[in-house]
Amino acid sequence: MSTAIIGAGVMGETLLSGLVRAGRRVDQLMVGEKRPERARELEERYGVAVVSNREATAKADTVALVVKPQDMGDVLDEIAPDLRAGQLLVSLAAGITTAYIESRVPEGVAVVRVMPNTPALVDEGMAAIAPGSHCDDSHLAEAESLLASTGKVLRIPEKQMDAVTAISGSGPAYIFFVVESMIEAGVHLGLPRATATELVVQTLVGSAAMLRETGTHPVVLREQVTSPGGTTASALRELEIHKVRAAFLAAMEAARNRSRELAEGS
Ligand SMILES: NC(=O)C1=CN([C@@H]2O[C@H](COP(=O)(O)OP(=O)(O)OC[C@H]3O[C@@H](n4cnc5c(N)ncnc54)[C@H](OP(=O)(O)O)[C@@H]3O)[C@@H](O)[C@H]2O)C=CC1
Ligand SMILES: O=C(O)[C@@H]1CCC=N1
Repeated sequence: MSTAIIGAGVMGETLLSGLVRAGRRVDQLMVGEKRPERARELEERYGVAVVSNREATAKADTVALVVKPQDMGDVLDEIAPDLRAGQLLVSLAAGITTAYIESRVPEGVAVVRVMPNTPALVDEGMAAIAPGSHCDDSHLAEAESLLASTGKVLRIPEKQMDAVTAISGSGPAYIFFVVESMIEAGVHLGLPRATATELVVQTLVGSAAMLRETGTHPVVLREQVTSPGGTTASALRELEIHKVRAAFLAAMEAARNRSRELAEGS
């Protein structure tokens, strides 16, 4: 099965590199990319053919759209003449609905909406997938296998996609923000930057492994760290005073709302 990736920016290259690592034959992969220097870079790095969007669409069994939501309308108009019924079109764009895509492509093209995230770059991605109206199980399974090469995949109803975008799609950025803040705090407390970075990164990796491997609720894990009258309780009180929990809720509502706006084309 040949796969074309249209839009080889951060997420498109993440998908491409994952497919290559997973052992997909490079002669079964194509990239649609309009900038010549970027095309050369991808050809050199992966040995993959970089062709026009129309050629990629005409030749591939599966087309993955990884352009910005704002560019989606133009790209769909460009490739629509080359799409055919039964072909699989996978969109990784935030906000863009399967109904919108289906309204711009020939009848019978199977559309799957995906929300991936960047940890796919290290095969620890979290992707959610939702079928459009012309999808059968084989289409969904093919989309699942594309994403499974770089991490976990969850099948969800499309109505959950904006919330998923806010949680796991944008999620790595919130975690990096917390890490960055903790490193700065360490430096403020007098630690060398390299020491602070090593402490924070390993603390994050260890905490994530505990969550995954023990399956214990995060509240219980937090309570285990919080000795009565100790340091952690003092720190957590400050986080509550500064309304960090409320800030996370507001942030993720804003991301969910932005995903809905992108669907409206703004
Ligand atoms: N980054 C992330 O963490 C995630 C991103 N996504 C989704 O992935 C999509 C891409 O995001 P991201 O990778 O961050 O953005 P980028 O800007 O890095 O990538 C978009 C790419 O699309 C290219 N492009 C634009 N127009 C065309 C066209 N007509 N034909 C071919 N290529 C084109 C751009 O090229 P040029 O630069 O030359 O314009 C660029 O390389 C978005 O829809 C986003 O919602 C989803 C989940 C996570
Ligand atoms: O910020 C964005 O819009 C994209 C979608 C999810 C993560 N990055």
